[in-house]
Amino acid sequence: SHAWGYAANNGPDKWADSFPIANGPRQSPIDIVPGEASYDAELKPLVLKYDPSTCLEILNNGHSFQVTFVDDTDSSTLKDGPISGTYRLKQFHFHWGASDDKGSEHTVAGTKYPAELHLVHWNTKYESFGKAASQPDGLAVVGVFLKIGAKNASLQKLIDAFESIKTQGRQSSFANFNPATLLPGCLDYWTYDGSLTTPPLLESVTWIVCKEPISVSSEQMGKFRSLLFSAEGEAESCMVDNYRPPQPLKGRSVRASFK
Ligand SMILES: CCN[C@H]1CN(CCOC)S(=O)(=O)c2sc(S(N)(=O)=O)cc21
Ligand SMILES: [Zn+2]
Repeated sequence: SHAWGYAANNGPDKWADSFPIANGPRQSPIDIVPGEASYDAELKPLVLKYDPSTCLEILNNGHSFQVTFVDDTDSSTLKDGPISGTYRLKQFHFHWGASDDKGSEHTVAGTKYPAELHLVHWNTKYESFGKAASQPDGLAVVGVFLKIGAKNASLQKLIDAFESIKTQGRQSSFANFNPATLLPGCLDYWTYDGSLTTPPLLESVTWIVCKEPISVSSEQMGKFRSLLFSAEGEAESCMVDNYRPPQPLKGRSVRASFK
């Protein structure tokens, strides 16, 4: 069977063929309806502590581009918020559209943003990322929307590395990048129990979606779209529309950390 992707023949509507959990009870992303989210005064502020020296490399995995981190110590962690314990940063990546009117995975009252950042963390109560990824409380992903506006100097550092990872499978060393520079000023968030938004679609993610977007210029979005899904030597296929649409809520509640 051909590998999964975002095209008509292997995209989100076909994933259930190989990954039946695609129709499970806690799938992601979802449409977040602010008026239906319930404010929970017991939710704590997010505590994100990132160490730029744990930044390892930037790579094109054929689905997105990803920056991976050394995760053998508690140097870069997420604590508090809706979670208990310590979760370590493993990687961050993005999802985006072919045009500025779509691209995010979560939507807000039906509004699509041009892109969405995912910072992936794993629960250190499990011995490894791989073990954690299959546990209901194994992962915590912080989602940040990108909105068209001023050029973003922090995103530009990622974009400047794109020519070395244009095609699937390419990676290059990428040091001393501080992911905290990608966070919005206000860390108000919505949270709900969900899943990976790509195969294997594991239902192991506590989603933490920031209300405030960060800025990206339209020109910078154009550079995201210059990456390729395809490998060197293959027919070129632009890396765009690598987002899964919102999935049924199936009775889940979405909590807000803010009034
Ligand atoms: C392209 C493959 N993407 C996945 C790869 N990993 C899963 C590894 O399964 C054991 S992962 O845990 O790094 C994540 S997080 C994530 S999302 N969009 O929900 O934040 C997708 C993936
Ligand atoms: Zn993602």
